[in-house]
Amino acid sequence: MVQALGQMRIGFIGGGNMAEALIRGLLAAGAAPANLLVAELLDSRREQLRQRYGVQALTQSSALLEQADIIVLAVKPQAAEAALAPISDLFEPHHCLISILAGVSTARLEKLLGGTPRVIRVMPNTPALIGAGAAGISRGRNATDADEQRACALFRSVGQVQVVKEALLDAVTGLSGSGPAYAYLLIEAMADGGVLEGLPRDVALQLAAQTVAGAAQMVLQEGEHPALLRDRVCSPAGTTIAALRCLEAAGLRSAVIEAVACAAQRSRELAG
Ligand SMILES: NC(=O)C1=CN([C@@H]2O[C@H](COP(=O)(O)OP(=O)(O)OC[C@H]3O[C@@H](n4cnc5c(N)ncnc54)[C@H](O)[C@@H]3O)[C@@H](O)[C@H]2O)C=CC1
Ligand SMILES: O=C(O)[C@@H]1CCC=N1
Repeated sequence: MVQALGQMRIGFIGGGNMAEALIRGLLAAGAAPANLLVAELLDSRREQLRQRYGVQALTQSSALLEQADIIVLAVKPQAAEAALAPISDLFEPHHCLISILAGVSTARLEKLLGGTPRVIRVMPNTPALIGAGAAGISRGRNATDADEQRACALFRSVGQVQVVKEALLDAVTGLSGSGPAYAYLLIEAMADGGVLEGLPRDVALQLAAQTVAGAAQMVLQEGEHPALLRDRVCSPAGTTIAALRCLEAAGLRSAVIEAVACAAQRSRELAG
């Protein structure tokens, strides 16, 4: 049986933006602050995490391994080697490493840890902070079915999870890992358009964000193809089809496809 979230003790190595999003999401989903530990290099960051969330914030990652079975690696890909060096000798068969690093393969992580460590790779995204995350998951060669189920349960508590082949995690990174930034750009640009047409900035921003959120909910809840939903907004000779003509002429669709591909390529480069 998969451990309930409330019983999991989870140690984060690296307490930056994505770790904080996960910590907030997990706490909101029912994790106890005492069961969440973070090893973070920066004093100021440790203090913030302690004060904001009541989690244990430590200087040494080695201390995490005494208290937690699940270790979430949340440093930048370039810092993976330095972050794993102090724990490789302490990593025991009951530990499972969940890496959220873009690009870095399970094979590389296994090699850095040495032996036959249980490793899972996850590519989450920051909306996990409000329980609206989207994550791709893939397991390394020594991880068990139970490890995968536990990782899925963990990330399902803060959003949606898709299990994919490891080779596809770069694609997940380009799409949903980096994707919130594309959506924020769209919201900002739509709000700018509203301001250009005379709306107050705050009203424009609310309308833009709610429109993107509502449109996304329609795709998720109605299960209908976005093209069909889009057609329903387009009245003949109306405003929307005039706007879509502008977006197509400006190459929005191609630009977004290219953006996902560029991010996936960057993820492959980060493999090291
Ligand atoms: N920010 C995002 O939206 C997402 C990030 N990721 C992945 O998450 C990882 C972290 O990204 P961010 O949170 O954005 O970066 P960040 O720079 O905000 O956080 C990294 C943190 O790790 C700390 N750190 C570095 N080396 C350490 C060590 N040896 N021991 C303890 N702490 C250490 C740093 O002081 C920093 O606070 C990256 O590998 C990234 O690919 C994955 C999905 C989404
Ligand atoms: O920008 C990055 O490299 C990370 C990985 C996915 C989202 N943020």
